[in-house]
Amino acid sequence: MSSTVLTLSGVSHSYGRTQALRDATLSVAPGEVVAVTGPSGCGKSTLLLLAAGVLRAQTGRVVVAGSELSGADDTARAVVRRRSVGLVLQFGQLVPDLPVLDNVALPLLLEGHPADDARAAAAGWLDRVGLAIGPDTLPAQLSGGQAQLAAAARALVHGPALLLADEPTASLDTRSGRALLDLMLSSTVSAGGAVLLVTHDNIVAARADREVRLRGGVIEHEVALS
Ligand SMILES: Nc1ncnc2c1ncn2[C@@H]1O[C@H](COP(=O)(O)OP(=O)(O)OP(=O)(O)O)[C@@H](O)[C@H]1O
Repeated sequence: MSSTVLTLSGVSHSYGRTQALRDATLSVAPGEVVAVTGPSGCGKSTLLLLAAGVLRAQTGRVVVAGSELSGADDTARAVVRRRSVGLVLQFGQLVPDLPVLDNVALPLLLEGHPADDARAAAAGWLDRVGLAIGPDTLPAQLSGGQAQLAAAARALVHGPALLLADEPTASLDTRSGRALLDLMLSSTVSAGGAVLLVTHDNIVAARADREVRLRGGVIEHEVALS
C-alpha cells in the first residue's frame, strides 16, 4: 500500500487575479482523517477541489492514490475521481434529472457494475445514511439535509480511497450530522481510506487526527489532534 493517499506539493491556484491558494504542501496517509479549517475565503474549498481534480493545479503537483492529477487532462482527472475519490460538497450537487437512487448508484454504474447490483448497493447506503425514499424520488423532492445525506451515500458507495467533504454536515441537525460523520469516517478509515474534511465547526474538526489551518491561501500551521 502507498504511504500517502493524497499528496499536494507546492500547489498554487488563482481565479483570474485572485490567488486562492499559495504553495500548499500536504500529505494524507491511508487511514488518516485531516480537517482543513480557517476563515471564510482562505482557500479551503479550492484546496479540496484541487485534491478532487475538479480544478487543475496551475503550479505544483497533486497525486491521488498514486495517480498524478496535475498534468492530467479533464477526462483523466475525472477517471481518477470516479475510481478513487468520494466527494461531498456543501449542497449535495446531485444530478437533477436522475432519481436519487440512481445518483447514488452512479459511481458503480460508471465503472461498469451491473445495474441491479449498483442499485442494491445504493439502496444499502441510503439505508445506512438514514434516508428513506422510494426508487423514483428525484433530487428536487429532497430537503437540503436529505440531499446532503444522499450525496454522502453517493460518495461512499464505491469505497473510495480518498473521501473529500466540504462542510458535509452543514445542512443537518446536530444529531444527524454527528451520525453521518461517524458513518463517513468509520466506513472510510476501516477500509484503509483517508478523509479530508473542510469545516468551520470545531466539533467536527476535533474528530480529525490532524488539523490543517489555512489563512489567506497559505497553510498557516498543522496540528496533530490525537
Ligand atoms: N470560482 C471562483 N471564481 C473567482 N474567485 C473565486 C472562485 N472560487 C473562489 N474564489 C475566491 O478564491 C478565494 C478562496 O475561496 P475558497 O472558496 O477556496 O475559500 P473557502 O475558505 O472555502 O471559503 P468559505 O469558508 O467561505 O467557503 C476567495 O477569495 C474567493 O472569493
